Amino acid sequence: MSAVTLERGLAELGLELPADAQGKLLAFAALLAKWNKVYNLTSIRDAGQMLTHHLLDSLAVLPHLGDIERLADVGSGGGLPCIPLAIATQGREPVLAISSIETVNKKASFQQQAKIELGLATLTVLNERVENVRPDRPFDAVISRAFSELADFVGLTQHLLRPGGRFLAMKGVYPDDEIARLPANFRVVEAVPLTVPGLGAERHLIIVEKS
Ligand SMILES: C[S@@+](CC[C@H](N)C(=O)[O-])C[C@H]1O[C@@H](n2cnc3c(N)ncnc32)[C@H](O)[C@@H]1O
Repeated sequence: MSAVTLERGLAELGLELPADAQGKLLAFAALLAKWNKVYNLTSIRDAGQMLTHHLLDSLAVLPHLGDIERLADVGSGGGLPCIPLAIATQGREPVLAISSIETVNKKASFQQQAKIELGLATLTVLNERVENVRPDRPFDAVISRAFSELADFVGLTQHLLRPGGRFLAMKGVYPDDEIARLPANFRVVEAVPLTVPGLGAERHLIIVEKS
C-alpha cells in the first residue's frame, strides 16, 4: 500500500484530512488485509486495489455529506464506508457521530477492534439487523454501499431517519431501474457522479428523500 498513492488520491478528491488521518487510513487497510484471511471481509486481496476500491471509494462521498451530525452506515461489512469516513472526520466541528450497523458478528467484531486500535471515538458499532435498531435519536442521514437495491434500502432504514433526513446510496452505474422501482413517496433529490482516483469505473451517490 503506497502512502504516495493515497496522498495523491486524496488530493485529487480535494480532501484535506486531519494530520494523522493518512496514517490511520493505511493502518485500517493493513488491518483489513490481515483479518480478511480469517473473517472474509472483502474479495479484494491486492493492496493497491484496497486503496482505490475501498478507501478512496468510501471517501469520495465525504464532500457530499453536508453539515450533518448523525450518520448511520447500514450493512457496513468490514467498515465501509464508515471507518474511512470516521477517520477523515475526527476533530470535525460539528462532530459527526457515525453508527455502523452490521448483522454479521465477526464483521462487527472486526470493526470494533479497528475502532479501538485507530482511536475512533465518534464511531459506534452495532451488531444488529438494521430492522431491529431503535436509535435514541434519529439520524440526519443513512448511507449504504453494496447493501441492497434502492427500494429495499429505503424500506429497511426509514425508521432510522429524522423527518427531512436523507438516504445516501453509493452505487456504480446510474441505477435507472432501481430508481424506477422506488416507492412513490420517495424521490431522488440529487444523483452525484463521483470520480474515484485510480478506479476506472462509474460511481454515483444517489440522494433520496421521503416526501
Ligand atoms: C455486500 S456487503 C457490503 C459491505 C460494505 N458496505 C462494503 O461496501 O464493503 C453487505 C453487508 O450487509 C450486511 N447486511 C445484510 N443484511 C443486513 C441487515 N438486515 N442489517 C444489517 N446488515 C445487513 C451483510 O452482512 C454484509 O456485511
